[in-house]
Amino acid sequence: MALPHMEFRAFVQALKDDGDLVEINEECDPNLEVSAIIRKVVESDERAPLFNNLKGQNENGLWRILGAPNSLRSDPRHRYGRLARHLNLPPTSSMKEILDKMVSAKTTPPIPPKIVETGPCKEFRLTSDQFDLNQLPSPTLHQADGGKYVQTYGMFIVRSPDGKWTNWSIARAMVHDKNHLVGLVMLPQHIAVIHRMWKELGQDMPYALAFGVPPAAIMAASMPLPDGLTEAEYIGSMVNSPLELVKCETIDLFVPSTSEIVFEGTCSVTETATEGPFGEMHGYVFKGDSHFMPVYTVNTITHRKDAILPVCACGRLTDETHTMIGPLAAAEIGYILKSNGLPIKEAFSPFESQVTWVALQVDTEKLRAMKTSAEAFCRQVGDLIFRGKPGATIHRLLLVGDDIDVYDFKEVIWAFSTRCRPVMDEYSYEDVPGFPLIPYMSHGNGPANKGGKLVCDCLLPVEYTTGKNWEAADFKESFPPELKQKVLDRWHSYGF
Ligand SMILES: Cc1cc2c3c(c1C)C(C)(C)C[C@H]1C[C@@H](C)[C@]4(C(=O)NC(=O)N=C4N2C[C@H](O)[C@H](O)[C@H](O)COP(=O)(O)O)N31
Ligand SMILES: [K+]
Repeated sequence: MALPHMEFRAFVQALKDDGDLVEINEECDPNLEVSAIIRKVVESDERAPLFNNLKGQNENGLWRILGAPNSLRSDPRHRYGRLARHLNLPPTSSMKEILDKMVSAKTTPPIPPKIVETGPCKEFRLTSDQFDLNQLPSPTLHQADGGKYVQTYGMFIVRSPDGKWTNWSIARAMVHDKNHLVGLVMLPQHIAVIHRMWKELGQDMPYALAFGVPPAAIMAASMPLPDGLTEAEYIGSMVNSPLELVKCETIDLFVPSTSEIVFEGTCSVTETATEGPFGEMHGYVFKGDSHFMPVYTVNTITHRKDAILPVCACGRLTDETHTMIGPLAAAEIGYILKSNGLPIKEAFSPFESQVTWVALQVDTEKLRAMKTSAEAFCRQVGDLIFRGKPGATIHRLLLVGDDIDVYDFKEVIWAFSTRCRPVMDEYSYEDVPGFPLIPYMSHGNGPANKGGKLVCDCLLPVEYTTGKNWEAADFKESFPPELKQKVLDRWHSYGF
């Protein structure tokens, strides 16, 4: 068996070996029961549920469901263990180590994928008369959802008409009828950019939707990597070995050969259908909140025996939309700022902000050497991020000093609450694209797709000029080292 980051089934085995899997063999109903269990799991950082026995499974075991594929573990020493297993990192890895791994391939040459003749994803093949997406165990994830969101953790594979750019990404999609999906295709996402290219040609866009892909691939699929970059090559470089891809049956696209399930077909550039409402990443489902979105025809399904469908039952904290979308955007944002010479050390998206914020740790010594003003610096950061795609889902950028650990929300919110004077230290952006999925955008007082963004300066004026002129009134900073050591050494003999 391959390594966990290179084959989904090996990944599931790794979770089992880590004691991070609960196999449920009693029959469960994909209509709400499965997602109710997943919701309870992700709201308590419980072990990932593998549903082996689902109503609607066909004679070849199509499909089982793995819930919470990339959510959190309750043991703080392994908090990000599931993410680490996606990247073949030790389960004790920190979020910094995980995100550093995700940007590591920025500076290494791409490794193109290797095309293989066949693979496990080809074990069974169903043509459109041989399956009904409403009969298969497509899950209903929230009772107010507009349909069965079968696609929450699969990977869309689409390619520009000139064949130069193959994009891998996650975008939601629900069952429309026995052989069709309807899914969210929204700019500035690359799937929408490429969909437009086909629309201009007047041709439906060929797509593949691969479920249960190599975990390293799904991480890159969820990351706002640069326009024109082919994720397959990026991941090859990141894992330092070519991904193995196999040709689709009916279209000229390639999918990871060990994928659990592959849907193949075309996404219409003319036909739309109502999509949504959907219990989304910010924790809400608004009744009647549906829009017209493109229809995907599913011509063919190929799959492994007893194939596993990974499912993200998203909503309130903490699921894959929080552990992946925000942090991976933060990694890209940090990289962009650093590569533009700005003195940024770390970037993270706090879960407690429902991943609508990115906190940026500033190297204030380098900042002082810039002899810049707060306004100029904040505008520089805001212009680079809010006018670009990687910042699309982020509505607040918080600039914090060297003493603040951006991976620790207690630190971030202390700096934000005490060093950022409301209004005066905040720089607004109303003329940039907004993220409509945030409730205050789509169901708020202003335009859903424009503005509502801030750069919040959580650096005190002295940090721009002469440097930190305070001590934190805490154990760490307000006592001499030898006294602290004495207290620590005698802690138990005091009686604690
Ligand atoms: C990890 C994850 C990422 C998601 C989504 C989900 C999960 C689990 C689910 C399906 C559960 C919920 C929705 C939430 C919704 C945002 C959306 C989506 O429906 N449409 C969209 O445009 N982007 C989504 N992303 C983010 C997207 O994958 C990243 O932005 C990535 O960079 C895109 O790749 P390109 O940069 O190459 O364009 N979905
Ligand atoms: K991507």
